[in-house]
Amino acid sequence: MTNIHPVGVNDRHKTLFEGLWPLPYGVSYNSYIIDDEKVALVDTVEVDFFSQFIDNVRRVIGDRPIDYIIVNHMEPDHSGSLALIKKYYPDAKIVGNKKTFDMMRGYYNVGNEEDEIVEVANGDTLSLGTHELVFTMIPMVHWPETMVTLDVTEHVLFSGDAFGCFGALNGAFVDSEMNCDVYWNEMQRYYSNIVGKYGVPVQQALKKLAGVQIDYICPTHGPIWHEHIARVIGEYDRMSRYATEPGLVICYGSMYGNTERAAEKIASAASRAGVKNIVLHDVSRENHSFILSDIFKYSGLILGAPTYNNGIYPGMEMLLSELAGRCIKNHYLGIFGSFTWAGQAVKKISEWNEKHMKFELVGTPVEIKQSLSAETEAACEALGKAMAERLK
Ligand SMILES: Cc1cc2nc3c(=O)[nH]c(=O)nc-3n(C[C@H](O)[C@H](O)[C@H](O)COP(=O)(O)O)c2cc1C
Repeated sequence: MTNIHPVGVNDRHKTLFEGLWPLPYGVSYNSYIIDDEKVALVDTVEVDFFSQFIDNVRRVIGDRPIDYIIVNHMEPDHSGSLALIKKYYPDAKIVGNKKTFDMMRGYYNVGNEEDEIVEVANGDTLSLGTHELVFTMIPMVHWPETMVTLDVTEHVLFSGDAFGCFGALNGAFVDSEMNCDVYWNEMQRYYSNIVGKYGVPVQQALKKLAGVQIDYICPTHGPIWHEHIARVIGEYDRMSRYATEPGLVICYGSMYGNTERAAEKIASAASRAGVKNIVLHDVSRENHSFILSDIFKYSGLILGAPTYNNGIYPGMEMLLSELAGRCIKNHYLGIFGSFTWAGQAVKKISEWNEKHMKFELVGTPVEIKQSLSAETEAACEALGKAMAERLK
């Protein structure tokens, strides 16, 4: 990539992205300068990082002005610096689509004047001199206004949040110059939690980009993809098709250990029956982003919860709602639960499945009264074994 320069920033301060998802490796907010006869800035960064951002921009263009600010995505971690950058470069024209500007005016009171915006539609082009840009709308990946910008001169795709991942950048920008191990899991977790609901629009976007020559993908989070483009597109294709691999995730809530003991029995039976990929998650202790990421990956899911105030234990109730909100498909489901005087958890998890998920039910749901008995222990083992058989 000649004359395309990363000017984004790393955020190693934030503990929870969107107030929800932990960032053990940080996150980057990527922005790019295309330095041509006309200078274009592609997306900006979260406003807290503005001083570093403007410094990065000036190191590239010095005293030259920015001609265009291209806004692929309006989420504030990328659009947050718009109002300030416009103060520094008041003559820059903002490039976006119809939906972009409605959000921009509402968030920042920017883009009100007709002569400061360039409204583009699908397939529209913009010339910067040598670099020719084409805009493609990819609505609902993962907001309504999302679009991508393709530099057809250098075959560079500025993809917004698509193909992005958690994980700050540690020196290098391009995948071929770094060890990418950490980013693959973080891509799965980013996708599962943030984009996961929108499998159909992601598939539509991938179809629009099929056959297009792309030598570099410049997303708004994580590395620039060059060496691993095929793998990255493959990962997004797999995840958006809700494709799974054989493996079992057992999620449970437990106050006094009885439901947890049942989860352990189920896991050991599944393991003895040959399942190698088994993950147990305590819904109260673990951040759900890791749980959702594993559920996206593996085809087997067994959920267990205590009955709580005539309903489901809160941590599990939250997980059920998160799963329903992500339209996850292609799973086998097992159910267990516990109670002391009148069981509700198993019934309510079954109702949730019938109403929202329609996963294939495997084995017989197990209801444990107070603590495991010889009978319920055998039922847990049968459930683990039945799931193992189904995963073969
Ligand atoms: C706040 C609270 C509410 C509960 N509500 C119910 C209930 O409505 N019906 C019931 O049968 N058991 C109820 N229980 C009992 C739990 O379901 C029981 O302790 C639990 O299933 C045992 O599993 P655990 O050892 O894994 O926590 C309640 C327990 C607590 C602490």
